[in-house]
Amino acid sequence: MNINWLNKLNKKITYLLAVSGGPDSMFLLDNLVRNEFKIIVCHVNYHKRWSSNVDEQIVREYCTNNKITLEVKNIKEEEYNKKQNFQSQARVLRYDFFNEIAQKYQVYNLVVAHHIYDLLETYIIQKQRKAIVSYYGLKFKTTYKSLSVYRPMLELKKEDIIDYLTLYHIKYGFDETNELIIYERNRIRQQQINKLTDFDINLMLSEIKELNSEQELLKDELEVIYNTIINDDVLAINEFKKYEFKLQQMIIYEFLSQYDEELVLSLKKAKIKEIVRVLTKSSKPNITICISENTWVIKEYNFAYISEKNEPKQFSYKISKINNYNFKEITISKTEPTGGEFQVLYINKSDFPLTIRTNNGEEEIETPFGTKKINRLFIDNKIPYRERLIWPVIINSSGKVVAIPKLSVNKNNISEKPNLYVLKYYGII
Ligand SMILES: Nc1ncnc2c1ncn2[C@@H]1O[C@H](COP(=O)(O)OP(=O)(O)OP(=O)(O)O)[C@@H](O)[C@H]1O
Repeated sequence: MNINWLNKLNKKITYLLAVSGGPDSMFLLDNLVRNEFKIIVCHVNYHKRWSSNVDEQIVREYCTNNKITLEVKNIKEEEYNKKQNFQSQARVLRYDFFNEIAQKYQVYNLVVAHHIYDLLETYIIQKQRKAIVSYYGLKFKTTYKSLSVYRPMLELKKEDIIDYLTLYHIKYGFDETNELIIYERNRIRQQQINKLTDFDINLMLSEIKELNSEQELLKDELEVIYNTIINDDVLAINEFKKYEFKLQQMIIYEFLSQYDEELVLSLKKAKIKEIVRVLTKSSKPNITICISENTWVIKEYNFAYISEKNEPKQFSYKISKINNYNFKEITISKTEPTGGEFQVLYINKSDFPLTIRTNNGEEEIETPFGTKKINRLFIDNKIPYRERLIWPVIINSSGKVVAIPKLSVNKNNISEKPNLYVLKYYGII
């Protein structure tokens, strides 16, 4: 067995040890004790299996015999949400407890007992789920809130662990639920991992290594270019198009993560690919891509951004008369919601009362070049989608759109104040 794994830890510092009482963590515990590491043991009793108390007893006995500090957390029935997956809840409860203990002792390094089969299982699951991953397999060091989490046993095989426990007569618990194939991990363990030969394992490990180093290179590259592509939460498509597909996927992954890290973890790779394809291939000027119940990626001409699907704020003002409508130019001041000011020309007396309200996208207006859909005018004038949703129109007494504010955007694709935009009406001009 590879005994160098212990060199990955430092004898000078104190570690919290996550010990379930199962073979892997009892192996970890015994090795650290024998080699005189400074440790504090943490155990969580989920009270979910008939053997839960037996496991706790095994950990207690070991710690008492070896004079090791032990912290135990008992999880009560009401702390579980029945509707959610038990294993992921158990994980959060466990890590939050470790985090509490870290604060109590001011010891922020935690060691867990994952071994090589855990790493391979994780990799197989990542492939099967077609999930987006920033690292394949398991990492030696990760963080959780204020904790640094170490996995020194990632090169060890289960058989070696069991041989050791047998040799030294170390008691360990048996998790009967490991035999249940209702859990994805157990199924993979039984149907795939247990059948792997050394050759298969090595092959898989080099595959993982290769994927991770590829990923690292991309990450380095990404760091350099990210700010040239994404500025103020807006992605510049022309810049984005310059890079190869894999890097584009990482850019999108990062772009979405900056917006909502949890959201991005729930996405499938196919979604990221779809976003890249739409941004680089589609010639349509405006497209929305749904990424969750409430979130969109919106492509507008040469830029893209992420937006909540919230309904835009609707508004409507009635103007029953304007004193001096004989003027060729009438100013209607308004402050909401775009903060602009209309200057409406050539509105007849009979047009009153006027209504200023948000457009519904379907309306038409008469222009010197014939009747046009307002949506078409927006598109022709490159008005960003998020602006369009609140762009006002002026409606006359018979429900016709008689004016819309100026349609133009500045070089940063921000719409200018909706000032003076007049469309010919009634043929007065
Ligand atoms: N009840 C527990 N009490 C203390 N530590 C535990 C407990 N269950 C698991 N651990 C720790 O977590 C390690 C991994 O356990 P397991 O494979 O069941 O969890 P996982 O959810 O796959 O991993 P992780 O929680 O680290 O992502 C164990 O080897 C042990 O170090």
